Formats: sequence, C-alpha cells, structure tokens
Amino acid sequence: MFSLMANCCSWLKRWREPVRKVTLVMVGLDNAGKTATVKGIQGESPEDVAPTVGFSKIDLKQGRFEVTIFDLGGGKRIRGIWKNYYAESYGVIFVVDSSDAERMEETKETMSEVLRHPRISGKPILVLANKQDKEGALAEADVIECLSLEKLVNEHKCLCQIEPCSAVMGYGKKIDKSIKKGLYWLLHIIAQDFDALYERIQKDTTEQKAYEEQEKRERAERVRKIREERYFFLCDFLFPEEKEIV
Ligand SMILES: Nc1nc2c(ncn2[C@@H]2O[C@H](COP(=O)(O)OP(=O)(O)OP(=O)(O)O)[C@@H](O)[C@H]2O)c(=O)[nH]1
Ligand SMILES: [Mg+2]
Repeated sequence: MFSLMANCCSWLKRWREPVRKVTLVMVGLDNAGKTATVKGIQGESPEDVAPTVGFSKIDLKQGRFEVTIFDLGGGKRIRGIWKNYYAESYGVIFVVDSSDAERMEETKETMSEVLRHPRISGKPILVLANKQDKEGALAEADVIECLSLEKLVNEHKCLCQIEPCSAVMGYGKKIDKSIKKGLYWLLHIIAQDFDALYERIQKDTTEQKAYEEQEKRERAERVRKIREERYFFLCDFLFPEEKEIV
C-alpha cells in the first residue's frame, strides 16, 4: 500500500514537471563513434555509418525532455565549426575511441580546448569511453588517466561522468545500458541547474546572433566595395575621356 502511494506520488511529481527543451553538443575526434552512438539512441542501426561532413541534428524525446543533439563532424578541418554550437548547448557529450591509444594525446588536447571555451566552461560533460568491445580497449581508469580528466574538469568547473560503452552493441531498446545511463545522468544534472543554464544560454545566443549579424553586414559591405571598385575600374577602361573631363 505504502509503495503504491509512493509510486503515485513520484508519478504525480514527474507529471507536474515541465517539458524541458535541451540542446546538447556531441563532439570528439573523427572515428570516435559519435554518429554510431546517436543512431543507436534514435533506435537506428549503428552499422554502416559514414564520416560526418558538417553536422547532423537529431531530435528525440527522453521522458520529460525534448532533446536536440548536434552530432558534429570530428575531422581536424571541421572542428572549427564546433564553437558555433556551444552557445545554445546545455551540456556536452564527448565521445572517445578507447581502442585508439595513439590518439589519446590529440583527444586530450581537443577536450581541453572544448572545456576551456567560455561558452562551455561550467557546463556538464558526459564522456563516453566508446569501443569497449574492441580488444585492447583502454579501461575507464586508463582513459581518465590518459586524458587527465579529473584535472581538466576541475579546472573548468564542469560536472563530469564517464561511461565505458560500445555504440555497436545494440540499438533502440537494446542499446548499451551505459549510454542510456550517461544520457540520463546528463539530462538530470541539467534539470537540477536548469534556470541558471537557461539564462546563460539566452544571453550567449543573443550575443552570438548579434555577432553573426555584424559579420554578415561586414561581409556584405566588403562585397559591395569590391563591386564598386570593379565598376569604376571598368568605367575608366571603357570611357577614359569622361574621366579626363571630370
Ligand atoms: N567496434 C566498434 N566500432 C565502432 C563503435 N562505434 C563506432 N564504431 C565504428 O567506428 C567507425 C566510426 O564511427 P562514426 O560513428 O562514424 O564516428 P564519428 O565519431 O561519427 O566520426 P566523424 O563523423 O568522422 O567525426 C565506424 O566504422 C563505426 O562502425 C564501437 O563501439 N565499437
Ligand atoms: Mg559522425
């Protein structure tokens, strides 16, 4: 009887919680398994994924959360676009290829760059130590050590959880439980600090939009000037005598 009442109370509590829209950014080196992971979360087979050129946007419902995940391409030349998604993100999912010990230093530098960004510092981060199914994959403790994870997250005041997992182990309901657990942790940490994060995101996105608008105006002005110069150059060339009269 008591447990029935407790269940009713917790259901009522959850029912009264507002639906929250949360945007997350998913980053990590190329080949880490980001796209395979989001496909699994979406209920699609993670097999046959191709490298992401640019980004893909995934919308899903997770309990009382409407989640948008930006799965960003991890190739060295694409990483420059990551910062464009930081302002609107409530948290980070950083995917690591645990089987690639040779790229741990690059992973560490990349993660450090992400966490030190002023639009990310202080936001929660879920680290997925992926590809645990592969022989020789680094265990959770080794990944923590290789990335100096504790130092890194403390330095940038980011709450962090690491989950060793495999994105190809299953998908949909059969997805690796660690991925589910990690996502659940991230969303609940965000919910706990939702108002402060929401305010920060409003401020950062407004600033970013203003900056982008300014950039657009400056670009248009540069194009206008080039066209004008070309036009006068052409006039000088076609009607040199008119110039002399003036
Ligand atoms: N064995 C194993 N292979 C995986 C796992 N996750 C991803 N892969 C494979 O790793 C390769 C890269 O996976 P992607 O999901 O495309 O990697 P990504 O991080 O999205 O890469 P970019 O889009 O280039 O940034 C693919 O061949 C996947 O099938 C895993 O957990 N275990
Ligand atoms: Mg990808």
